[in-house]
Amino acid sequence: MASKLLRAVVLGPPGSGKGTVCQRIAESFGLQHLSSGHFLRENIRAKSEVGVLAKQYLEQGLLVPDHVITSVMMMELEKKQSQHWLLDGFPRTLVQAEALDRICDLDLVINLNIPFETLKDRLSARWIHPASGRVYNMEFNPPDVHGIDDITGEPLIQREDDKPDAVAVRLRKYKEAAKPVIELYKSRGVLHSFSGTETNKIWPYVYTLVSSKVRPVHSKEAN
Ligand SMILES: Nc1nc2c(ncn2[C@@H]2O[C@H](COP(=O)(O)OP(=O)(O)O)[C@@H](O)[C@H]2O)c(=O)[nH]1
Ligand SMILES: Nc1ncnc2c1ncn2[C@@H]1O[C@H](COP(=O)(O)OP(=O)(O)O)[C@@H](O)[C@H]1O
Repeated sequence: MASKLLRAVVLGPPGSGKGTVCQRIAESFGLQHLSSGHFLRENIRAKSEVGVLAKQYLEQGLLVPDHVITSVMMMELEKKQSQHWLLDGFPRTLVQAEALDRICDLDLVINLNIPFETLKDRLSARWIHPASGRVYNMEFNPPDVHGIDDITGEPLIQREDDKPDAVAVRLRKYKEAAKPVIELYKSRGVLHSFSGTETNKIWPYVYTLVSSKVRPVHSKEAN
């Protein structure tokens, strides 16, 4: 078992289950889950300079400029230098992948391949707790009480960019931006792709793959 710190990325279109899979990996292997979308939404809530700039892009389902998200992520990664980490939603373009290259060598890239129709259905049923980034789905993992976060009791919201018009733009944009990133990681031999319509069926394969790199926190596989 390698003792070096794990540097991993999860790629996939909106709704492919990146957040869900990252959450499970983080819990099972005790590593840091860093979501670019969550950092941006936190900045928007806090009305920070980055947040004010990013808001218009998120609302329209567009990618925020590379230099903006790259500087946000580099700052977060600097704080986590001594921990295993897993990136969710970054890099999304070749320029971002090149920026990441300058600070680390990736050990593992997990690519989630989920059919378009499945993505649309999942996103229309996604609800989030904005403060924590906890994600629910009215069919897959509903909250105990409709519209309420299980942990804090606070209200859940639907993301503006999960509305059908923004979803269509996001899915289209994802394909063109992600293609060269996927090709880059494939050519390096670090890309592992998983296809299917159910996270629970993909998860055991992802778990086995990550186990080959980091020791699980618990001895038994978490579901
Ligand atoms: N029906 C269904 N929903 C899922 C499945 N996996 C994840 N979800 C839900 O689909 C939505 C998108 O998943 P998420 O992890 O947020 O995807 P991301 O946009 O790639 O980070 C969320 O509401 C999840 O709870 C699944 O296998 N089936
Ligand atoms: N790496 C990134 N580059 C550019 N924009 C980003 C990046 N990560 C997140 N965003 C912005 O935040 C939005 C939400 O991202 P995210 O939470 O990862 O959602 P999803 O996984 O559903 O696409 C994106 O549509 C985009 O506007």
